[in-house]
Amino acid sequence: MTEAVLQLRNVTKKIGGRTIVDNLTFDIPAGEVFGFLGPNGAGKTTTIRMIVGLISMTKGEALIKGVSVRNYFELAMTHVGAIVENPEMYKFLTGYQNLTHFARRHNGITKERINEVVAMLGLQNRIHEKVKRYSLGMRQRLGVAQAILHRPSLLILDEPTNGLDPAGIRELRDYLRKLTKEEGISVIVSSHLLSEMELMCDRVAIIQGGKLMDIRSLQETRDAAQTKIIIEVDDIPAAEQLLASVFDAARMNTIGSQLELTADKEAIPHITKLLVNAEIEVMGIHAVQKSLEDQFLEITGGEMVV
Ligand SMILES: Nc1ncnc2c1ncn2[C@@H]1O[C@H](COP(=O)(O)OP(=O)(O)OP(=O)(O)O)[C@@H](O)[C@H]1O
Repeated sequence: MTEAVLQLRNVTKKIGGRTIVDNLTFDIPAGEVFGFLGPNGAGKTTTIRMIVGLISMTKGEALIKGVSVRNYFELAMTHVGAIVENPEMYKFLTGYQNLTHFARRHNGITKERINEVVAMLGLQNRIHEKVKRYSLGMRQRLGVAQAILHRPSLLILDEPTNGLDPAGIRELRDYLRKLTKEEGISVIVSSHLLSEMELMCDRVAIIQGGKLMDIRSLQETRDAAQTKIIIEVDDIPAAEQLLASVFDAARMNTIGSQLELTADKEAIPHITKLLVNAEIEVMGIHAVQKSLEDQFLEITGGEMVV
């Protein structure tokens, strides 16, 4: 197995006796877009600030490509590109001038590398314009370009979708995908909006009150989304009794004049036949998918902005 790009081990932050980040432990492999998802005040920014060394950890360890942030800070940071606060940018310079300026902070960034990064983020047509004329989405992309000039293994973006419209968010998602593919980079993004994380991430860590509640692969969560079958009949008790002899009663629920059954959509013809044969009149029968939101709300006990 390849070594994780980021390893967090019991990362904890206490401020004034209050635990703000509580024992976070997880790994992020190469090439993954990973989300920190949690309500405002959950501890996302504090965690990111510890990973990039802007604040110290009270306890625990963060390893970037196996290098300890605490013990070998500068070496660990050579593997990181981050936008934690607003990206530092000179509005009266062009995008290109900004990039050449930041390239001087690192050794060995060639003109070819700058051009490569410009193309990767789709900025080539506007790169010689002043940044003050850029849209928020373009500034965001220039910030990402700046952050990856030195070929980091880990890109960290704190709340990158703030202020972006849906088209801007999709654009950002596409560029991040491209970076994971073409540069093999791993990306961490934070957000309090599941709908945005759903667009961008492979996996999300759900953080609440500084604690890791769960880590979910979004694809697996989607695949595992259970189907509920909603049945409307003229005689609920009779239908309940009949279906309980075929389906597990624990998976059945009566809500008002409807019967709810957790089962595959494919069971619908079978259920219909059973009901009709028993002379129970079927007014309606349809399947609904348990949404991602429903599943996440179950994990957080309802406290999640979707
Ligand atoms: N320096 C500090 N002193 C005291 N409390 C702090 C400090 N920094 C953060 N906190 C508190 O820690 C908690 C977590 O804050 P943090 O900014 O990490 O949350 P977040 O998940 O990033 O939320 P948001 O989406 O609002 O930025 C909050 O309750 C915040 O008030």
